Amino acid sequence: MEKLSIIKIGGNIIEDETSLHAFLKLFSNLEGKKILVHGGGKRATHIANKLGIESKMVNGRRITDAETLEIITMVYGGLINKNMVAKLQALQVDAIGLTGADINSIQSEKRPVKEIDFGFVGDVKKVASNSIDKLIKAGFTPVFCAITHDGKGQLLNTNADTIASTIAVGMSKTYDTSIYYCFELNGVLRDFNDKNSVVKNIDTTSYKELLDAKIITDGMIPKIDNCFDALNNGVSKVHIGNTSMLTKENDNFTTITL
Ligand SMILES: Nc1ncnc2c1ncn2[C@@H]1O[C@H](COP(=O)(O)OP(=O)(O)O)[C@@H](O)[C@H]1O
Ligand SMILES: CC(=O)N[C@@H](CCC(=O)OP(=O)(O)O)C(=O)O
Repeated sequence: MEKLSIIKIGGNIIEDETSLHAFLKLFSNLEGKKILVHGGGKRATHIANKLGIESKMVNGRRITDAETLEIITMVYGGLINKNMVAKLQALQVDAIGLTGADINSIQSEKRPVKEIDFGFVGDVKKVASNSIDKLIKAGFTPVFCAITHDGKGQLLNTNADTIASTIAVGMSKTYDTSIYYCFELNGVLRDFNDKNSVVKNIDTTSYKELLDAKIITDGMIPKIDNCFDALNNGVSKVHIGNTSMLTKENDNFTTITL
């Protein structure tokens, strides 16, 4: 099977102009077929603050009321996505920016209200892998933001890590698919004060141990849960680390295995 790399970048890289440029350069040099998925939660919170709108996160997910949905649509689908596409075009990558509504690529359903009402947050139901593959085969590089739709005209906010893993699962029927979750740290750290204490391999058993020891906390929990979902559903490899893991020189990052 031909290889496909899915790279996700988090909000802290997007916020730092130098890191973002360095990442996009690495991405542009990456050989083979590739898809970029970006977050941007930090920028959305910042712009919401400026507009006097409070941001509420529960279990790492944004409570998305109608006003917040407007902000995230502008910030993820517009500001961040279009700037990223322009920067990639400048690096000779023929990028095309997409939400899940574009070419009906990612359909989701509004998260049912249980103890918490997340508002306009979508859980992914269907990835149109054939349509995404048409873009790739035509020579375009898809750049996805953290927005999906319900097929009935409603946009929904979906975590970018989940977008990356569900696209990867969809594409793994056709490609030997790897996911690279890039963030500001070198990988999953054993000791938060030592930036080089990277846990090189995490499987289901060691994950439980790291959770029990409270070494893995906060946003890292849903991220690793997404990794296991992907590996259980056909994705070949999942890595978490700094953007330099996209180069052959760096082997200090975390690999997740079952
Ligand atoms: N053991 C750990 N090693 C590294 N990061 C961790 C660990 N435990 C918790 N984290 C947190 O997970 C965050 C990364 O997840 P997330 O908030 O989803 O970031 P992003 O969306 O930017 O990738 C880190 O910024 C860090 O605060
Ligand atoms: C539902 C939900 O929580 N969506 C996320 C989407 C953005 C995101 O995932 O951004 P990072 O990768 O930068 O964290 C949010 O609005 O924060």
